[in-house]
Amino acid sequence: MEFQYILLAPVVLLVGIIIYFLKSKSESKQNQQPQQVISGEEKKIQCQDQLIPISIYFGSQQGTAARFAKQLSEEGKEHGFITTEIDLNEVEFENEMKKGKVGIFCMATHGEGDPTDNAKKFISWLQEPQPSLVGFQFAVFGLGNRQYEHYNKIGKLTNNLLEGQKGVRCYQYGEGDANSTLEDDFIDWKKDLWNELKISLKDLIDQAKNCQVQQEVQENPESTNDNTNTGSTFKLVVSNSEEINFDQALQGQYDFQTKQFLKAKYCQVVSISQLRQNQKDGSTLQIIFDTGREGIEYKTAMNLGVYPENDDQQILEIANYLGENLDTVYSLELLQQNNRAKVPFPSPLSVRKILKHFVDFNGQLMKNTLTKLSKISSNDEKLKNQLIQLTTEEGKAGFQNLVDNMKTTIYQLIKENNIKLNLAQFIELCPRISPRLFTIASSNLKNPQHVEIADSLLIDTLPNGTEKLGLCSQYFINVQKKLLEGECVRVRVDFRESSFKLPDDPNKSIIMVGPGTGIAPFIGFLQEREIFLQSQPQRQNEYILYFGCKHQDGDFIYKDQLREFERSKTIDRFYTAFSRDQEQKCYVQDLLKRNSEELYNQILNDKVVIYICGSTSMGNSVQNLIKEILSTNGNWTEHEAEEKIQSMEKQKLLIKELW
Ligand SMILES: Cc1cc2nc3c(=O)[nH]c(=O)nc-3n(C[C@H](O)[C@H](O)[C@H](O)COP(=O)(O)O)c2cc1C
Repeated sequence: MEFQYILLAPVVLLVGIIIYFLKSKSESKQNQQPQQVISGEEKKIQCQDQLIPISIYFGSQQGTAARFAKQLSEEGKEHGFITTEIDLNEVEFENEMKKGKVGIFCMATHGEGDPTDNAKKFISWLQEPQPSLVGFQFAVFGLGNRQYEHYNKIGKLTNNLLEGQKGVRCYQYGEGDANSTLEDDFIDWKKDLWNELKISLKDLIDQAKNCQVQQEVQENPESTNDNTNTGSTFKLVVSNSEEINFDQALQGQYDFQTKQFLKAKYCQVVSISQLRQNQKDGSTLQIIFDTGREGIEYKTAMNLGVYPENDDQQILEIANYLGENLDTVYSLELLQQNNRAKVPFPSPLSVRKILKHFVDFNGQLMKNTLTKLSKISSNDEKLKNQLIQLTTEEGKAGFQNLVDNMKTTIYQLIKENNIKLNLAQFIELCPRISPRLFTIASSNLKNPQHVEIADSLLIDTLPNGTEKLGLCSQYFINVQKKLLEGECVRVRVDFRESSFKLPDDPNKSIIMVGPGTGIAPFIGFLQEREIFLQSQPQRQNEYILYFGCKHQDGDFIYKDQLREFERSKTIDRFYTAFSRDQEQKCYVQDLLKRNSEELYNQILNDKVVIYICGSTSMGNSVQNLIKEILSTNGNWTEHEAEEKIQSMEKQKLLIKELW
């Protein structure tokens, strides 16, 4: 008997091992491929709890909110959701935002507490009663900047309106401050997002268990899942075709900024010249564009978006690093079939143009970029850990040093660490180039053919003493060199509405407060008044200008033009503050304070429109001064003064454009 058992033991052991092996193999297979969509009988096994669609909507002006939405979309897929990032301008709200649907909103605030251009329609729609929103599940993250009076107004408004319309919040509201901690605030907010969604969306998930969603996925390739978060969602295939013409490329589905770029137009540059008397404290360029040639119409004090190009020398260096030839023309092919997938550039396109127009490799480093890079460099354990460490709490100081002091760019980080990646990965890693916004410094009445802007060059000094120019500053300097060499240069631009408009009532006086490049819109206003006074010399109102800079013989931009306006009485009163020309510093606020009694009476009787243009800190000081004047000269309480300011803003008697 004992002998028989001894004989059976190895057989039992062998069978056990085989069963264990088969079982663990099948389990690990399931773990590896949880969301693959297949047909027939197997479909039931594939039903995953989280497999429900989530739309990630964004309201973005310069691309940050669009970038955050993309990041959420990538992460959502890793967590098994079917996520798509969507420009709010491309949405049929009633169809998409209703019971049974889930939306996450990344909402930036612009102007003075205004929605971004692509979210304007949505916010208006949301302010009307919308029965479809009952039961719609939502979460909101707001992007703002604490320096602005209406901090994150649109994020908060979106959250409150969706709730007020009986939407169901499925994750807490969050917001971030672009003045300091925006990305950290975002990381903090989304820490528990996906796990909490799996709980709060349980009802929808239970419905999905019936595999209905699964069928939708199969029938509708739009929702096809894509797990490619570290590498590329597209591939580049060498093409023998001609490069695409940008003007014919508008039809495709593009990344947010690429779409803006393609809608913009090329405009020839007439001249670039220096506006300062000397460049000891910096440089301000006057750039004049020929709009007449392109048949473009604009209005005084509108905003001009400029799409800067990367530097040719740097493009060549990067192409070499990536092992690419600048003249190679590529077609872009999506790796997954997804009707809503966005592409970063129109194709076929040469490496030169891809790198020149669509890849912001000098952009500010973000923690998300480091996380992605760590995945790409997974073969180098040491580097991978270093990169990850920089994204953690312990690595905070190191990360700040890299970004704030060293101004390390994405390309520098890649090169210094000898990280190997291909062109497609590089494109996916870098953000798109955002337009730089300027207030137009010319009047369409005076010169409908030309548009003028003033650009104060952005120059960072690195710890080793070298100076580093911002992308747009470098671009304009390159354009200036080309013009001097006799080249014809065209720059891609678009025109945007601004809040600066002259009052309809010709009897209303205006006070213009515009130190530094904040003077730009007032040059246009004054050109317009000059024309008006020629036909109607009888004055019904006053134009009062407050300008400030450091030195009257250094950075007094538009000096001759402004003195001429003063001489011709186009400006009735012109107050100047040269902060460093005397021992005691003096700013526009100090000049306004000296005239506080007059200002109080003008405000009290709603006799003036006050325009403030320039830095947020200057704008806030001027606004605080107005409150102070109301309290001191009229004994208003703080609350009353605050209410008066709000009512002035509503009635467009106080208009600000701050940056
Ligand atoms: C011209 C301008 C106006 C802005 N106005 C506000 C504002 O009123 N309130 C606020 O909280 N943030 C304001 N911001 C900050 C933006 O909301 C913040 O920078 C955000 O990250 C931009 O996102 P985007 O790149 O997607 O447009 C303003 C930024 C700019 C450039």
